[in-house]
Amino acid sequence: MQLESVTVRRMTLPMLTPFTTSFGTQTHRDLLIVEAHSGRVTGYGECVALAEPLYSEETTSTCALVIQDYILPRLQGLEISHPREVSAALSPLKRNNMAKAAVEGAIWDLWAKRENQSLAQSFGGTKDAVEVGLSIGIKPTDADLIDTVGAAVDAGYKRIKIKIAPGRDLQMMRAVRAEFPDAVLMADANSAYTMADLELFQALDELDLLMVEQPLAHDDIVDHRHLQAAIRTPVCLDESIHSAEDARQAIELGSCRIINIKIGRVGGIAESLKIEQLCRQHGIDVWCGGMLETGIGRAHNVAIASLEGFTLPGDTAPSARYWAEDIIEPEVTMDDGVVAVPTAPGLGFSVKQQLLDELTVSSFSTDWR
Ligand SMILES: O=C(O)CCC(=O)C1=CC=C[C@@H](O)[C@@H]1C(=O)O
Ligand SMILES: [Mg+2]
Repeated sequence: MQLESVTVRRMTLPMLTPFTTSFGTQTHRDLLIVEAHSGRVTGYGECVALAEPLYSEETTSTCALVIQDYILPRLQGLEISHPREVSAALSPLKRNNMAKAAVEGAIWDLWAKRENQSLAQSFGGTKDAVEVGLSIGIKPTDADLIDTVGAAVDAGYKRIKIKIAPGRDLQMMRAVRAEFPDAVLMADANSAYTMADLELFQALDELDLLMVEQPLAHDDIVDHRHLQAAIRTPVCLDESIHSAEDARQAIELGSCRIINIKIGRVGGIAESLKIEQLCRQHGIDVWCGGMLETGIGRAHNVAIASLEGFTLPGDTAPSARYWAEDIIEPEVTMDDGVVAVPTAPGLGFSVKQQLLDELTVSSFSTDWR
């Protein structure tokens, strides 16, 4: 197939509740939706970069520029027999993974729809449903956090992820564990610590956490090796892993026992599949991380989480966790802690085109017909 046109929409959605991590607070998502058209079929992808370069070096603005000026020109006229070919075509472009992933994801959805396959089927997903975890931002007080964890446990989430930061860590986690002795808990530090905090992580060992996510620098693999060797709690890498090669090095060094795959962070579905296979071969647990996506990105995440190697609950919370109204229908919903994997072609959800139009702040299109 050849792409006939691509539309990139920039939109801003207010989040239902602010989301605070060790590097800042999100109250809105300023994001891009990519529509890839061929014949009468449209595929959708979502660019998960934040508005500011706080999680990685990419931002919504840099992704818009890279997609328009560098990615799309390389796809004009390209005969695509399988969406795996897109990442190869874009490989000369260094990094800019979230920009690449947004376009590759739209093409993968387009191809699956034309093949009359669900997105999950198109890359070998086998699960009918995926287990859902909840990611809770840093709350003003421990009491607020305990209330939020209690509501999450009552709602049936299979795993509760709690953001930590210097000053809001050991005592806070001890209070949560005391209140919820049997809950599956994990901590996400978003790179807020260094090896000087080793004693803190050794103390966290007493809390029987499922993992501690990205404790050290966002671009580190070596120090994580030394930390993992010194603590019982499994280290999970998020920001440090940008490719299958990063994953190989982290596994070879013993820098982690768990990897959080985010399709956008690693450059797309094809790279995600490589990492999932590598982790499966080396006994590394994997789960699908979230980037506060709309239903389009969420649908991609649910599909990738249906792969066998995704062994732990992912950040694939229902639409209603983040949005007053999602841009897909039906919305992503959770039942007894799981989200069903759609079997309809492509994403398996319809996109609310009128709402998309209303929310679009700016857009650009290429027409190659
Ligand atoms: O999307 C979700 O449900 C979880 C989002 C989440 O935890 C994160 C989103 C974006 C950056 C980080 O703050 C954080 C993460 O590190 O996973
Ligand atoms: Mg994380």
